[in-house]
Amino acid sequence: MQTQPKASHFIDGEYVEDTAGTPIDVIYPYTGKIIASLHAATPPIITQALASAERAQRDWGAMTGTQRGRVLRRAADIMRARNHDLSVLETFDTGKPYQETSVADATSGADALEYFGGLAGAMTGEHIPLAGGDFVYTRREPLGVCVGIGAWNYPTQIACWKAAPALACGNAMVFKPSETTPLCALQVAEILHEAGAPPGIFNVVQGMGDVGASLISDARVAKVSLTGSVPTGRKVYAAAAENIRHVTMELGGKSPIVIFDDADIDNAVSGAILGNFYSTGQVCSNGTRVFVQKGIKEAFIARLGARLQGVVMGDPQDPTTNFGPMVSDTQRKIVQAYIQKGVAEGARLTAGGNTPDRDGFFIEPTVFADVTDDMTIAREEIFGPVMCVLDFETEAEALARANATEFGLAASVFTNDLTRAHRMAAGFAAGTCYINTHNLAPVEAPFGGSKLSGVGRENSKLALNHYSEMKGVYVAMNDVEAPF
Ligand SMILES: NC(=O)c1ccc[n+]([C@@H]2O[C@H](COP(=O)([O-])OP(=O)(O)OC[C@H]3O[C@@H](n4cnc5c(N)ncnc54)[C@H](O)[C@@H]3O)[C@@H](O)[C@H]2O)c1
Ligand SMILES: O=CCc1c[nH]cn1
Repeated sequence: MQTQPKASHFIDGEYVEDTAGTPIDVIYPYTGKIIASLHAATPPIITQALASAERAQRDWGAMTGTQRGRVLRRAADIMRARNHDLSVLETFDTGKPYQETSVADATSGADALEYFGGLAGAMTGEHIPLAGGDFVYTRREPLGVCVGIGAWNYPTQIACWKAAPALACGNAMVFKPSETTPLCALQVAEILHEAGAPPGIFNVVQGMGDVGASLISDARVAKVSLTGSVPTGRKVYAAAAENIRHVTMELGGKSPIVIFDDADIDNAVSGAILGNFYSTGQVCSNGTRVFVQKGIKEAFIARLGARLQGVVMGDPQDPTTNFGPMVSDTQRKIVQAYIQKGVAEGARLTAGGNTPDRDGFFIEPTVFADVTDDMTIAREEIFGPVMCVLDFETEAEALARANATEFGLAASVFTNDLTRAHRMAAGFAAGTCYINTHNLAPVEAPFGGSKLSGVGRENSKLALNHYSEMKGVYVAMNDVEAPF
């Protein structure tokens, strides 16, 4: 496959290059080799992208929701028809196995385009009757130019989860992918353009944090939606506050999975595998603190160990591979340091922990048992394939310890006790909760975090509130009464 794009940026319906920008090499995590070379956006590129978005938004925002929705639904169809090629590219961009990318990345992007395309024509205001026949009506209006900034773990999904609701509401978006995975968002832009989105409605510019920072501080920008780490979230939120801009923050996590002794243990093990090793552990909502009720702890660890025999680590483009390399050597080094810390702080390594002696940024799926709440690996987001198993005795204890974190992205409970399941879900201090599963993110359901994990929600009808604002129009049906 040709992995070198025609140019670095996509602006106003076409590829644009400015070789004066800082070079960005795209590394295939399986080989460590360069597969594409791009350039970060220069100030003229950033200006061009924002000016084009501002121009395009005026007409796009004036179209009916039904007209906009038609474009998004066409884009969804194109994305599904190209799923194979998009998945191969996503695998080159991220190193995630094709077995995953072919079912969870472009497909999830297409779901978002289809879902918000369907909702676009159904967005309405309200009629509010008042005394004396006066009334107020409300208009749901777009915000204007929105900036989307992406992380590297789900490049296609992140671009679509932001673009679809933004465009459905009548906004334009300038999207900056992560510098680590810059390829897939360009395909999203091409597809939207091909589906009939007017030039400028979805522009992609490449670059590092400084490009993101320049975009946010521009006076033309009405909103920023970031997917990234908490430290970046703090900076982006502060920059947006300077001009009182709207924000959505999809940030990091250290989510709990709580497994009671009455749970179906095989389902619980599957949930813990999904919540720790899918995408080589590089999922924001991962349940990396696995609280297992004392009586079943050793049985759980033994079952987990047996299931880890099914790991097929290898060429991520091979459809039989189910565990790929990490996205970069930098990320792998971060994870290795956490593994060393886990050992040093006294956690019991029951699986993995090693770096295979082979090309690519591989690291073994790793399980620590006997982890305590105060250990570094139980407190900090690792963002790699490292599971911490902790034990507990009572429901109250499990809930209190699950919530004792500054993060609040996701949480799940495994139990066959119906009332306990709902009590736990109500008690979790997290934005996205699960009963007897973990990590699913269908477009119909809200996704997002509490506490340091974020602000706002992506997906579901709620996302529309974050890309539009309601205008109230008071209509007087009587003479105006004035005091003099
Ligand atoms: N909550 C979610 O939905 C979600 C989803 C995926 C990933 N994440 C989080 O993302 C993190 C991993 O991704 P990452 O390493 O790419 O995150 P990161 O914070 O390093 O970078 C995210 C993006 O922000 C940009 N950026 C960096 N500094 C900036 C600045 N000052 N102004 C504007 N933009 C700036 C980067 O270039 C990149 O595009 C993890 O913490 C993970 O939990 C969250
Ligand atoms: O990485 C975070 C978003 C997500 C969760 N599950 C699938 N995608």
